[in-house]
Amino acid sequence: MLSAIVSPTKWLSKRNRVILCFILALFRLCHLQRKAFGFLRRGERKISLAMESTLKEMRNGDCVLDMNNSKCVGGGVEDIYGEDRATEDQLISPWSFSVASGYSLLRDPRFNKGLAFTEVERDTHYLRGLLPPVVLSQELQEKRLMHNLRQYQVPLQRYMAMMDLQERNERLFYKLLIDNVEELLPVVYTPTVGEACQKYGSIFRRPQGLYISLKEKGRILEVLKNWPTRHIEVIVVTDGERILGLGDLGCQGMGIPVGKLSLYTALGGVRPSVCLPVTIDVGTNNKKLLEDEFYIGLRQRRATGQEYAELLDEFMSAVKQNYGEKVLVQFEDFANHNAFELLAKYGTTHLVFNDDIQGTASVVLAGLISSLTILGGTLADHTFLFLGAGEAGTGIAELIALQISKQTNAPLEEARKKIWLVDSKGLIVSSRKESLQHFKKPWAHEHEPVKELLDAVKAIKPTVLIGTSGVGKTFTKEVIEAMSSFNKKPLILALSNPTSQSECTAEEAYTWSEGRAMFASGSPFDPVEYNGKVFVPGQANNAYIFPGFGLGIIMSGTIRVHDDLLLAASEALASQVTEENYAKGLIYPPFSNIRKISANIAAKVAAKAYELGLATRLPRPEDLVAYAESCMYTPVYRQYR
Ligand SMILES: O=C([O-])CC(=O)C(=O)O
Ligand SMILES: [Mg+2]
Repeated sequence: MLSAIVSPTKWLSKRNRVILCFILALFRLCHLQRKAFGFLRRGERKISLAMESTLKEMRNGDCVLDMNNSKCVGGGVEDIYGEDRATEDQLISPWSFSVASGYSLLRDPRFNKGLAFTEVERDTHYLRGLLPPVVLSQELQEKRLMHNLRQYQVPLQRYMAMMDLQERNERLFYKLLIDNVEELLPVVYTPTVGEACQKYGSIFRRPQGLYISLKEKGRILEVLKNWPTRHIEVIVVTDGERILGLGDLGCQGMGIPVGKLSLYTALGGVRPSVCLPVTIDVGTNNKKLLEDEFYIGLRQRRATGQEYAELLDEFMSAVKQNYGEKVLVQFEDFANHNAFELLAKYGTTHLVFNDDIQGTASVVLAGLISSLTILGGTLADHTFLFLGAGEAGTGIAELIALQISKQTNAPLEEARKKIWLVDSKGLIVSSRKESLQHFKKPWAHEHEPVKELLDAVKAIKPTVLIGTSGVGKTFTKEVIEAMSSFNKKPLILALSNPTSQSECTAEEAYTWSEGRAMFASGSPFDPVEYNGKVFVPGQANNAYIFPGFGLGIIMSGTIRVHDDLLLAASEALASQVTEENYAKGLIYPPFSNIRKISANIAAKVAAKAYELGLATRLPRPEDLVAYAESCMYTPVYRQYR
């Protein structure tokens, strides 16, 4: 009798045993959850229950699923977890995901709405008394902040105010950036971000992004797990060795991945929660920083060779292990020698993209394609001269050559002959071949040696002059005058960043060419009045490309970057320049329309990826533009239950 009671097999039918096991499993699950939330306060537990009850309205895959019309939407009614809901393994790992309420909710930038919390939310989420009585709309908050921002005369103060906002109220930050993109791009991006990196130690408040230094060698996977979100789709990583045209800024280069990723979100609609800025700190050779008492990085000279390679290798492996195959890793502002090597090394095993080589190339090619509408002829009819033969210069040159060779069916070597490069030692010519770095060798054409840019301009007679040297003031009056002497409309692209490193200013280009130059630059310039006519300079910055390019890759589940995807992005961008833009002298569409532009770029990139068999997200959406738009993050506040 006793044994019948203690042995369930005796008194439970098979069916009831299954039910019992199920109930026990349920208890176990609840227990684990309670454990994970055990340290939370009453309100926080309540929110997690609210989350469970609204699960059906939550994200499906990458988007928030709107049950009424079954399409992806951003915003809408959400629980407090919103898009960053923890996965089961996070709940039980030592890196537990916690939910904010009350005081901590106001201090979590991902969920904070400040004075816009409604009366109901203030009650439900324990905010009573923690806020003054007024309830403001997001629009009014935006108006107030823009007003405050405009009071600052110093650009760096505006940058700091924007970073504070990003760290305080993420959705409001993106609302400001999206609605005022032309005004705020120069604040969170070039040129101000350059100055911010130079002074990053002095202005440091809250850490942004993930710092991986030599101290973390052997523990990088662990470091990745310290980041609060597990699901990452884009990483922008720098080692700080060539920040814009400002050189080695070491660990303080972090401003760049942070800035680039805020553009991924604002311009390309990639959700902020899936973006991860990373700075790899292997030291710096910048003497001034090493002696700066406020420097935030490792105080040592740069590690090179095997030590450097091993750290990068550990990082790339850890990224794949933690986030899977489909995370896009964007290399940014590495020095030439590492930039080319990393792209070649990881290009076949990882989803990698070098913004300075490939993104800049794609944006410049777009500008060249669009300028043909005014200049006439085909790309092959033009002659190109570069000042600067690093990652940007040779990257652009190679993509132009690829496009010419596709259009003319000529071999790539033949197409390259239309393109000439000048580096610090003069024109790259065949007699220099032996001593050239490998990425310069394809450009060593037959020509007698020429030392100076001006002489190279006179000898080659280019129709297009492109500056990628990172050295400012190098397109002198004589150079622009020479370009104007044999071209009716010389195309001048001064691409180096920030503004201080620009090869010439917009005003110089228009004035010295007597109003005939077509001009675009990497950093923004204001419109210029010359001889009673207003010229609007375009901004040939990779910010036109990488946000839409990345969105296209992510939404199609593309597994490798291919040159044809870059060409597709260039054509998509060029096709969006309107008659009205041309009339103002623009060869790029204005940034004010960038989200639409990015959606179109994303669609064309994804279409090409499907065509090449690189896209894994199936079935292929029929209308890729509509799909891209439906996936884009919008920063309107969500209502919390
Ligand atoms: O960040 C920018 O403005 C463009 C860029 O990639 C660079 O100059 O390195
Ligand atoms: Mg860059």
